[in-house]
Parts: sequence; C-alpha cells; structure tokens
Amino acid sequence: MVIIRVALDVPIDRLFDYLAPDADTADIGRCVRVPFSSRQISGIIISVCETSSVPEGKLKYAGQIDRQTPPLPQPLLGLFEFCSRYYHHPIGQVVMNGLPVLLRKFKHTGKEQPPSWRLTDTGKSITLADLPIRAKAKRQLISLLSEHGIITAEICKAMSSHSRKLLHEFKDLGWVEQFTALPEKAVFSTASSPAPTAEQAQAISEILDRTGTFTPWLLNGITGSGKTEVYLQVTASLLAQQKQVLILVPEINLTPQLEAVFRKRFPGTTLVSLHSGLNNSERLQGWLQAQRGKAGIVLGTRLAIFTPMPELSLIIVDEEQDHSFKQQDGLRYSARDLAIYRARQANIPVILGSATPSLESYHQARTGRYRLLQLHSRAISQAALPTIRCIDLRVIPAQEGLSEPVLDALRHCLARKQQSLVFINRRGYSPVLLCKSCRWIATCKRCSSRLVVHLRDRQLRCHYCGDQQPVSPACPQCGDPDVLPFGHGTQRVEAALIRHFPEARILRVDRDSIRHKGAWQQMLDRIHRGEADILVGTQLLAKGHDFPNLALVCALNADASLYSTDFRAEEHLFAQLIQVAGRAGRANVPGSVLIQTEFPQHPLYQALIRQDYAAYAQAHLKERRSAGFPPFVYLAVLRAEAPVLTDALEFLRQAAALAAVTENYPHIQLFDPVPAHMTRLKGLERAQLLIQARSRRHLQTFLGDWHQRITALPVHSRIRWHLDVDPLTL
Ligand SMILES: Nc1ncnc2c1ncn2[C@@H]1O[C@H](COP(=O)(O)OP(=O)(O)OP(=O)(O)O)[C@@H](O)[C@H]1O
Ligand SMILES: [Zn+2]
Repeated sequence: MVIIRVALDVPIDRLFDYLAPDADTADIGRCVRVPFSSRQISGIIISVCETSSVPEGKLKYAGQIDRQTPPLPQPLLGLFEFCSRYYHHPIGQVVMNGLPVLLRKFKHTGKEQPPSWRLTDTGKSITLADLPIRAKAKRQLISLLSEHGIITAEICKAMSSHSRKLLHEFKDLGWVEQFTALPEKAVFSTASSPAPTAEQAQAISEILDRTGTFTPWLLNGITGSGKTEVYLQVTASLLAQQKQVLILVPEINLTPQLEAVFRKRFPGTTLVSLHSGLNNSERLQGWLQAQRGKAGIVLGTRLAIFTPMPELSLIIVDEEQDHSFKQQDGLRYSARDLAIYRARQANIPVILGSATPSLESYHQARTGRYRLLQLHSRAISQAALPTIRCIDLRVIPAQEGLSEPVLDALRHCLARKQQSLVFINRRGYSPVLLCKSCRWIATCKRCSSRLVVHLRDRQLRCHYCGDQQPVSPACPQCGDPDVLPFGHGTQRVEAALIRHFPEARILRVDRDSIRHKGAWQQMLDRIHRGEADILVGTQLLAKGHDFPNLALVCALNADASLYSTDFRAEEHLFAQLIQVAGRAGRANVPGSVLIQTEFPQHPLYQALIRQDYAAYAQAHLKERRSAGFPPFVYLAVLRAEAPVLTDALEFLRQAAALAAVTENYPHIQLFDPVPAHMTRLKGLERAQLLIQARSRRHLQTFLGDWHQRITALPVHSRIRWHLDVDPLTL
C-alpha cells in the first residue's frame, strides 16, 4: 500500500495521508490534488510511506499528481519544516505561503526540463568490488556514472525502466543526486566594474576564500562605502563557476535600482526579480527559472528566501537591520534569520550588509559567531561623510515645520544647483485635526489612532485601517468652525516649500505620491536626471539610494520617536537618521545634514553627530544587557484579539495558566497579559502576553509544548490569536 503524506493549506499543524498507488519517492515535493472535507484542494507531497495511523478503510485516494513541474527540492522542504517548527505555524500553511499561486493551483505553464543524474561524494567512493557479481544492471550503471560523470535526461529516457528504477534506488542510498544543468557560461561586462578600494578588495577576498563553507558575514560599511560593489564582485566570481546567488532586499521599492545595477554588470546572466509587485504568471516563471538553475541571480523581497535554487552558493541580505524582513501577519517569519538557516543548510556563505546593523547581528559579530567585515570610508575618493548639525528648536523656532537655518541651507543649495532632501517621516498634510475650543481630536472609529488630514482631497484618513471620511467643516463635539490641522506631514511641508521657493522644482515622494504603477520609477528617473531641486520625502527616500548631486539633508520631526515605549524605537531612529544622512555628499559634492530637534543633547543625536555606529551600538548593547532585552534574552509574544478587550485578556490568562511555568520551565518567564500598545485595530481589541527566555533552546522547547496546549483549548470563535517568535514590536 503506497501512502503519500501531504502538506495542505489548512490551519492544522500536521500532514494528511492519502492512498496513491502510482506514487513513489520521486514524487516527494510534487503538487497533488486531494479530497479534503468535500472539496478538492492542492497540497505538496512531503513523504511516501507504507503505513498510516489512519485506519485503512478511512484513507481516501489522492487525485492527480503534477509531474509536469519539477518537484520541490529536499533542501527547500527542509527549510519549510524548520520554519514551521521554529515559528510554530502549521506546516501546510508554511509550504503553501512559500509557493507561487499558480503552482498551488496546478496552473503552471512551464514544461519540465528533466534533471540529469550525477554521483554524490558517497557515490564516488563506491567501486565495482562493493557490488555483487550477480547485480549486473547495478554494476553497469555505476560504471556508466563513473565513466561519464553524469547521466543526462536524454540518456536516462533511453534506458530501460529497470535502470531508471535503479537510479531512484541509488538516490535513496545517497549515491546519486539529480541536478538541473545551468545554461552556457555566464557573460559579464568586466569593463564597467571599478577597481575595488583596498577595504573592498580585502572584504571580497576574505569572502571568496570561504565559499563552499557556511560562513555568516556581517558587512558593516558606512553609507556610500560601496557595499554593493562587494556584492557585485563576489557574485561575479560565483557566476563564473556556474553558481547561483540569492539577494534579499527589504522593500519592493529598492528592487528596481539594485536590479538595474546587477543587470548592467551581468548582461549575459538570467536575473530573476521576485517581489510582491509581480503578477502570478511572472512570479511562477521566475520561480521555475530559479528552480531549474537557469537564473544565475535571484533578487527579491523576503518571500524570495523560499525560492528553490539547486546551485545556490551565496545569500546576500542588504540592509539587514530593516524590519520589513520580518513578516507581520500570518506566518511571522524573519527572512534574514531564515537566510542564516538556509546558508547553514546549504553550507555556503551569507552576507548581511548594513551601515547600521541590527544590534542582534552586531552582537553576533562581536562575539565571534558572525565574521565582521568593515568598510570605514566612502568608496569614491573625493566623497566624505557629511557633517551633521542639530538645530535647537527651543531656541530657533520653526514655522510651518521649517526653521530659518534649514531655509537658509536650502536657499544655498538652490543657488549652487545642488539637490536637497527634506526628510519627514509622516505622509499626509498633518497628523492631527484639532478643535481649538474644546480640544476635540479626530480619531478613527475602528482603531486607537488619530485620523490624518489629507488636505488635497479634503479627507481624514486612518493610516492603519484605511478608513476615510470628509474633513468636517465644524467640530462635531462643540460646533466651533475653528477646527485646524495640527503638526506636519509631507504635503504640508511641500506646500510651505512651494511658498518659500516658488522657482524651485519640488518633488514629494511618499506612499501617496507613488501609488500608481510606474510613478516610483518615473520619480527616481527625474531625480537622477537632475529634474528636481528639493525632494520632500519619507523613509522611502532614506535608504539605499545613490543620488550623486544631493548635498543637503534636513530631518524635520525626528523627535517623534525619541521617547517611545518600544525598546527598539531608538535603534530604529538611529539607523534611519544615519541612512538618510548618508544620502548626502556621496560623490563629488560635500554633504551636510541638519536635524531639527528639541533635544539636541540627547545621546542619540550626540552619537549621530559623530556618526560613530560602533560606539552607539556598544553603548546600547550595554543598556540592553542590563535591562534584559534582546539579544541577551529571547522573546515571543502571544497576541489575542476580540471585539471586547476582556475576552482577549481572559483568553491570554487561560493560556498563561496552561504554562505551569515554575515547575517545568524554570528558564522561562511569563509576563501578565496586557492590552496591546495600539489596543484597537480595525474594530478589534488587542491584548498580548510576553514570554522571555535566557536561551533560544529553552524558549523553543517551551513554546513547542505550550503552543500545542493552547491549540487544544476550546476557544470562542470571536477570539483570534497567534504566536509571534522573535517579535520586532511589543
Ligand atoms: N571601488 C570603487 N571605485 C569607485 N567608485 C565606487 C567604488 N565602489 C563603489 N563606488 C561608487 O560609490 C557609490 C556608493 O556605493 P554604494 O551605493 O554601493 O554604497 P553603499 O555602501 O551601498 O551605501 P549605502 O549603505 O548608503 O546604500 C556608488 O556611486 C558606487 O558606484
Ligand atoms: Zn483605523
């Protein structure tokens, strides 16, 4: 009896058994249609076996197995399994989350290029003497393999079915493996690559010295130090060996630029770009090219970590500190952390690159678990780090968000025909609508948030749930017509700048202005062509960009996140300001940065002025250690939401009671359930329970056991809950 064990996209953490008389081990990793509670759904075959815990009479027959598409390779299945175990998320949902939609739906278009066979290292050590004289077919096959190195798909097809079966038998023994041949030798345009600086050369050679071994590198290079060039030259060397490279970037907005740089450098290499902006068929095509080894480079956002790449030899995670690498709903995985796992699994190097690494990664590098590579100076010899100065708003007031020194500096830049960037991390016109008489503030009905004024379309909008309503002409509470926008967003600053500099070409870049397709690329092109003098932008413009003529950066409302309750807020702000400051003076024009603040003496700004990431990180790590925060402890959060807050809290109390912490898990600390920082979201009340452990192992052992018990709790359908391992926000 042949039974297949299938991962299905259902919220139950186990595999499902089906009868499949025609299946064999070659079907592992293939998609299959199966009956599931009166419907047919798709799943992935995880294993093939002969027995099941389900009584024989109750087993159903599987439907069609998709043998057109190559099966998911074993390492990818291993990654899914790890991900399911580590994040305590149902295996079927993890697998299905990682696959292109069309593959899940059986609607693939690509024809399979059958893989070839070759001996593994174990296989190479097998000699004819190891095989009985009678086993003629086996002996022939081994001779054939050792003589030719490989058996191509065509030869395999021409062989007898018995020989083909033997190949699969050899595979089970670990003697042979299947692989998909890479296309002809990759071509690069070496002409366009600059001679690396001494620091770059050092980094490149150290990385290349350790290809083929699991080595996590932290490439900590200041802004403009040419980290990209390091990625490019290491990639060039690996492509020349017919290998594949995976590059992860935090945001879809960063993919086109990096993609352009890589395409230009490697015109003869197939580069697949995978990000959330693709349609289903584009995603599937890219995925299949990667899986068949045709794509030398895969570049994408976090989901790309699940791309099958048979010849994967390097993973690069650019801007590794970025929070977008962590998915914030459903399967809450960190693509950066999975990259480390995957690199270990494939025994290859992984480069985490950043000017301001996360404290977690920096700590790993300082304690020797990651290897640290540093680039201390800017790559272009004339370029230096910008000078940073604080403007004390207590002494020098701002009007419409802009202080006189900022206006002066902008004027100066305009006169010299240089670009400037006004950074304000808040879109809309103003973040608050306030009644002067009764202090009423417009708030969202569904969230604990204030409504943002979007003056152009005269709307109040919730940036959390998207709800909107017209700006009311009078205060709904007291009737006073004097309701006013309070505080500044990008639109308001743009309007003020237009008044101050009517002759300047001002370009606002935020999520509202890049909404329609193609707008983002058009804006970037305009900036690069020098068709904008003053850029007003949010964090969209803060990182990764290389605008050579940008001389001035002014940060307006940075203080907003200085005294946040979130223990990561400061780290995040420091990184963001270093990033945005780093946009200035990247080429031949010297850069300067002005920061408007009411707290110029704050240690964060003092460290920023010195642009000394290392000193800042070390001081902060000390604080984290004494306060008992990551990376010195390991966290998980159990979150619950319900229409009524007490229900959510009650559920968490029940869950806490299941933990029996003190007896079985002395290394685990459970905190009291509390309302979430943003208690109401999209009409639901949210609460959370923090779990802390001294080691990852302790945390995982506990969570595995606890999660099972919570799953077994009878929970009212009004309550939704999830576990977030290594949460970024509390
Ligand atoms: N060896 C080199 N010689 C000359 N120019 C170089 C060299 N390496 C990089 N550059 C140039 O230096 C500039 C900055 O490089 P890049 O954008 O890679 O910096 P980065 O380290 O990624 O910075 P950030 O962290 O700010 O994104 C680019 O214009 C790049 O072309
Ligand atoms: Zn809302």
